[in-house]
Amino acid sequence: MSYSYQRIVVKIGSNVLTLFNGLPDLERIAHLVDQIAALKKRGLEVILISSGAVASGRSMITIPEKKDNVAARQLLASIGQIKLINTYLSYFEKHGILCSQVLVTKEDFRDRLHYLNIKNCLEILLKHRVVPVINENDVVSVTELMFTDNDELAGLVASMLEADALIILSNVDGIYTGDPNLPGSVVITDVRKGNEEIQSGISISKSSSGRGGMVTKLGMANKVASLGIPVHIANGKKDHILSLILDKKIEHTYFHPEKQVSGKKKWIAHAWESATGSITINQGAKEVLLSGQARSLLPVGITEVCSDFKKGDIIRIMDTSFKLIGVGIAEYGADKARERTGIKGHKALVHYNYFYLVD
Ligand SMILES: Nc1ncnc2c1ncn2[C@@H]1O[C@H](COP(=O)(O)OP(=O)(O)O)[C@@H](O)[C@H]1O
Ligand SMILES: N[C@@H](CCC(=O)OP(=O)(O)O)C(=O)O
Repeated sequence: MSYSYQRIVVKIGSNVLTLFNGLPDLERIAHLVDQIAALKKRGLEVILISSGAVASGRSMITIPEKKDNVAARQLLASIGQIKLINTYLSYFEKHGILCSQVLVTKEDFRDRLHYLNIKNCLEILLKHRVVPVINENDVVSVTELMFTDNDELAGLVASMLEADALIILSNVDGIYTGDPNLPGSVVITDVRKGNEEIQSGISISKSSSGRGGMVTKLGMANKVASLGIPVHIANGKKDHILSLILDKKIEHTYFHPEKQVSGKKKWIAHAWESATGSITINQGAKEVLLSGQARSLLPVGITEVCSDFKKGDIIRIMDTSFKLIGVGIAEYGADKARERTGIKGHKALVHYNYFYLVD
């Protein structure tokens, strides 16, 4: 039996789209587009996260700078992205499908308003049967504005669009028990919450053109699965990989989804690192939040409002030793929270539905 997904996010890594010599693998790109077109015929909505701008640029110009140099990356991506998107455009056109270019930075996901702007943009594209081709805007994404890599971006988009699944295509068959090049290593096919064994197998190595490596794929996949979205990691170099995954006919790594959470909670899970406000809470409040029960954070449990925030901001919730417990959306601002600190009978500062436990 096949997976009955309606909306999927597919992320394709640089190395899937490039040949050993660094030149774009046009046959592979054409074949991936054919597969996406076939899925659209089956009635699926597909959102594509495509790396490959830097790799494409590298095939067009020779520069003396080191590959991690910021200016070099900007130059290569600026040249390469236009080539990449033109390649997609011409291949999708052959199927009578429109594709679009969406370039984003981490900043576009930080506050709720920007986040909803992007979400609305992607929804309108999907409504008009367009395949969004999303990449990080490497030309303006520098240092702290950068995603760890496109796997992080793919996780964000899958959560934002409440996708039925996220498929990560790399140049390996999935996550292996050890270095994929060593003879004893095998693909881990099923990952469930609390699977510790998987972490130890992952080495820090990555492919020649990749950015984050398998470590970020694992972290992102765990997070996305914890928000209720299944994640597949498979080999994009294999022919017909997308239908083989969907029809359960190929071995790869599958992350089982946990219970679905609300759209707002999905946003908090991805955006909390940019939270500004923070509070500390006492032991009783900490136990309540960690109990797993649907209990909100009342101001009686607050011990200190450490930094300012407004109603609607994401705040960090720490214990009295400043250890982070979780994050949540503030129902009112820091001034009111200070007035109510340690006092009974006031409305919750963070509602249970808008609280996210940080591991
Ligand atoms: N345990 C592991 N299982 C699979 N791949 C691993 C593992 N440890 C390290 N890797 C490396 O991670 C690479 C994939 O990550 P990355 O280079 O970022 O790919 P992509 O460009 O597809 O994002 C593989 O080519 C492999 O060399
Ligand atoms: N945005 C960059 C890709 C960065 C990245 O995450 O690459 P990869 O690890 O191959 O998915 C580009 O288009 O070259």
